[in-house]
Amino acid sequence: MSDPILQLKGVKTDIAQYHILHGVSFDVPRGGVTMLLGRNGAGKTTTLRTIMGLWKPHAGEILLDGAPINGLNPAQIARRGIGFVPEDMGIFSDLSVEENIRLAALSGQPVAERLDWIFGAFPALRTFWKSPAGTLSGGQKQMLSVARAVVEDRELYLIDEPSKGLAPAIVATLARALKDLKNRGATILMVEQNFSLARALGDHVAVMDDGRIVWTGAMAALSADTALQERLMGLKMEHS
Ligand SMILES: Nc1ncnc2c1ncn2[C@@H]1O[C@H](COP(=O)(O)OP(=O)(O)OP(=O)(O)O)[C@@H](O)[C@H]1O
Repeated sequence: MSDPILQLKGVKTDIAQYHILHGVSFDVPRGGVTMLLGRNGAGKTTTLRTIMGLWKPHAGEILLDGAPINGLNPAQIARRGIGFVPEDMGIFSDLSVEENIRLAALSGQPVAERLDWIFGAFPALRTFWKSPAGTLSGGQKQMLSVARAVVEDRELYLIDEPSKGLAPAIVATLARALKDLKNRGATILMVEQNFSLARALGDHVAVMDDGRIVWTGAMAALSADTALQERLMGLKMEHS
């Protein structure tokens, strides 16, 4: 694969006394969406948190644009150009939507064009601009979490299960926004258990099992091969 934006080489992460990642190696191609798939507990969230510097790997290397980022702290990694939408959304409930977004902008003031794009994708955030984030619905909180990551133009976004627990209409809104982000040239590495969403957005796939990568390839290849899906994940992709 030529010119990957991100490379993981033999990454091993322990959480307390537990060995969670046993040597994770894969490349994220520049441009498009790479889906990180696998059974519950396979290590997908731990992989995203390790890339972001929230867990420190005890072995291996993580390269962004060919330069090592393992060992940097999360703020330094964000400044290198990685945005993160965590599984728990990471928003400040007591602060307003506006304050949440301002805090996520490096200069404290979002670029007007970027804010217009966010309001176009998620009109509810304009409506509730002055409201405490804690009063938003679950779907609106997820929109705010995505908006916080995309308020800065970053070359890579890590997005952890954005559709979790959300109604289909909200998932469709998120899917449109993420597709638009991709069309603007961003690279996305995303964990997603909703296979119709994974298939609709994904270009490339890395499948994890028990703290290792067990398959990488094109989404089109995985999508066309139900036997492979069952072998890798014990699941059938939904056919919509
Ligand atoms: N803070 C923690 N303390 C102890 N064990 C943890 C912690 N976080 C994760 N683990 C364990 O690490 C393993 C991998 O978890 P991880 O959340 O990375 O998996 P996942 O593939 O994202 O799964 P899921 O889809 O269920 O979130 C699991 O066995 C989990 O129990």
